Amino acid sequence: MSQVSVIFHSGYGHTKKIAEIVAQSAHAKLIEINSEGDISDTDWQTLAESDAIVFGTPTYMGGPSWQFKKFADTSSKVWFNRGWSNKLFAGFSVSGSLNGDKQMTLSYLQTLAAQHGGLWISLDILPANTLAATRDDLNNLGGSAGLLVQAPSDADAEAIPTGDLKTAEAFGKRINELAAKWA
Ligand SMILES: Cc1cc2nc3c(=O)[nH]c(=O)nc-3n(C[C@H](O)[C@H](O)[C@H](O)COP(=O)(O)O)c2cc1C
Repeated sequence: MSQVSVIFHSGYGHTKKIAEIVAQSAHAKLIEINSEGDISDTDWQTLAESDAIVFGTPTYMGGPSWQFKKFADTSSKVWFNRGWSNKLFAGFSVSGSLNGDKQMTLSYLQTLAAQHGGLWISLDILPANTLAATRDDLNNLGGSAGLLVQAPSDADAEAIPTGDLKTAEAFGKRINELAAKWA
């Protein structure tokens, strides 16, 4: 039996909604980084016991939130002992704009996984980019390195387009299947 953890920060609830969908679909434990950028000792233990770790953060000013970065910097203690070596990793980011420089955030998450000696799980869903494509389609934002989500900046998480929610669900399923193979 594999164990997956989704660790995320969310300032205003949008990333939290996506984290919940990914976690439910991946049968994962959900760990929220608090507003001070901290998680509990129990949470660190949960991460240590996980076969796959999924990183989630909003894109703020073209990168992860400072709270997520504080968590990442704190993980240097684990890094030093190679505690997460050979685990699976995946990532997602939510931003206000369709593009919004989310790729910068995903690249950061991928690099963080590589620093820890992990193996990165891609999205593996063809992009919906034809004339007929809509925001209700799977992977309509055309991601590949991870899950991209856009949340209108003047609305709460309920306004996140259906296609992005469906993509989050599919990504969680993929993570669960790969973790089961890897464990
Ligand atoms: C400080 C700050 C910086 C932001 N920077 C970006 C950005 O670089 N690109 C973008 O598209 N949206 C940006 N946004 C919008 C957020 O990414 C968007 O509202 C997102 O849904 C917030 O997720 P959350 O509710 O989980 O915090 C920014 C928002 C804040 C508060």
